[in-house]
Amino acid sequence: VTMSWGYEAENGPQTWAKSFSIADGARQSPINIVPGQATHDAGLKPLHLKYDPATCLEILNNGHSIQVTFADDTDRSTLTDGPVSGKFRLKQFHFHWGASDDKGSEHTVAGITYPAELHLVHWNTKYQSFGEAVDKPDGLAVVGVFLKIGGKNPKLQKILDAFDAIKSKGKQTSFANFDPSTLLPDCLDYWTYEGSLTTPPLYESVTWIVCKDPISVSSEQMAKFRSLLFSAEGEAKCCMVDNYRPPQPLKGRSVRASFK
Ligand SMILES: NCCOCCOCCNC(=O)c1ccc(S(N)(=O)=O)cc1
Ligand SMILES: [Zn+2]
Repeated sequence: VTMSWGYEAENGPQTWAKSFSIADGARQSPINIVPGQATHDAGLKPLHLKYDPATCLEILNNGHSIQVTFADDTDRSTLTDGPVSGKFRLKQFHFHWGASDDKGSEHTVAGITYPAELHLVHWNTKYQSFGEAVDKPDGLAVVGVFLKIGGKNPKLQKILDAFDAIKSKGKQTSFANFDPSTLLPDCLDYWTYEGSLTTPPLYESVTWIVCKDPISVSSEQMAKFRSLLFSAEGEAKCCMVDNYRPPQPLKGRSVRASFK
């Protein structure tokens, strides 16, 4: 039986290059962001994120993360400006997190890890669909937001409250009227660089937009993330934790900062 990729020793990030040779490519993600080596680019525009809660469809456990998916048949939820040209539509958001508060983010900042990282995935409407855009060099734009241990984040609670219905792989449930802009930090200063999907197929199709400021999450809320399962109902239970890829070589890429 062919193995599917995951985050365990036998199918995790260190094994992905066997099936996905681009894993050792020139623009892989995530990376360690070194603020002192980022170039401030005064030409970078502020991010313009416009999200319509009515486009929120459902929340699902896909066996790698939990994902909230959006209707992307219109321009109701979009990303424009920032480092990108054109209009990108929101397709989904998901998270990566650790087994403990000392790890879990994919990007790191001067070697610092966060307990979790939110990814808001958008596709370039110069293409006909997400599926068309997903493997093009300018196909996707992903906004990354770090989660930092602090006070309880009330904006996360609606997502966490849905977890009991999607505990195991393959479960999904309707999820309506959620506004993802409530998950963004007040300040949208960002670093940007050209990278890839951080999970197989690892396509080098992502303009990464990583927010400098984190949002808060409490330790109790992190424990709720860790109660999810990689495994499907009826399979041996396997906690969904450490679903992050470690930083990859920069290979000469430059990282730009939208702020001084
Ligand atoms: N396996 C070949 C067929 O591939 C079809 C397209 O699959 C893409 C599925 N993956 C994604 O959409 C996807 C989207 C975002 C991120 S991430 N973590 O980089 O934000 C990782 C993955
Ligand atoms: Zn991700």
